[in-house]
Amino acid sequence: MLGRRGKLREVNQVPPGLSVEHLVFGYGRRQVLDDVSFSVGNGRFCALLGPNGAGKTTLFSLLTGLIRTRVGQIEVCGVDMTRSPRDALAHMGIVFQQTTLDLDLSVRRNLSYYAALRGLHGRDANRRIDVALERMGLADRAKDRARDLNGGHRRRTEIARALMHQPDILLLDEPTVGLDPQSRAGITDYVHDLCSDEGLTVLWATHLVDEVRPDDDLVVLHHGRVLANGTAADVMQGQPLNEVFLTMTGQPA
Ligand SMILES: Nc1ncnc2c1ncn2[C@@H]1O[C@H](COP(=O)(O)OP(=O)(O)OP(=O)(O)O)[C@@H](O)[C@H]1O
Repeated sequence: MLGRRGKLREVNQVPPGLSVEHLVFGYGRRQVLDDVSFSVGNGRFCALLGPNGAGKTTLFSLLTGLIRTRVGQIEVCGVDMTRSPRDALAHMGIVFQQTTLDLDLSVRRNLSYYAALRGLHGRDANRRIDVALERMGLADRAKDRARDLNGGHRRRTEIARALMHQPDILLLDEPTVGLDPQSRAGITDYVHDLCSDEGLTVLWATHLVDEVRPDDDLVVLHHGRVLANGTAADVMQGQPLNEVFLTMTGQPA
């Protein structure tokens, strides 16, 4: 009994992949995030859904330490982002909205430079690159220049790169922007599979409701405020998500 209780306590104490509490941020006097709070449980896919200008990218910039605020708290796997940004970032893989590949380098070279930045070298780095490329179905494109890949494959390369240091949580800021429907569906499916099959925690920013599944967690952000937070099914209450979103925000998705 004792052991059992001890184990239960231990399980309950595991911090969530991401916890955001009472975050406030403005550019000058213009407030862009207003008391934003939510958390993403370990191994969960959380969609951060908001129309243009909702504050998604600003929130990502705070989560990834590109900008700071004095109001509110961010914890990544229990590590405080303000006090220990390096440790917090070590838990994170990040795919930014704008592509950050060097288009003149090969796919493999893009990954190996990133590996070096993460302190990975030699055989270990090569093994991780092979695994990451295989996982993303890019093994046969390793020698191609990033410039010669289509948009979907460039995104796959960025996701492969973001996963190389085996993060606990993957953050993606509108990763399907500019992709055709097939590539969009492929990447959305793939990242959902990473959650269900490998227990990765995901925060996926989007303004497209068809990327959200009923079992996902959902945070609806509008004008910097959280309008809804729960499983997508709970938020939808049996209605189509595009109608719910339109009612909440006054904007089609
Ligand atoms: N550097 C900046 N200086 C001033 N205002 C900014 C800056 N960056 C963003 N904003 C404003 O902050 C608000 C939120 O922008 P943000 O880019 O975070 O939203 P978003 O949800 O990511 O939008 P999108 O889907 O269009 O990328 C917008 O009104 C935007 O104009």
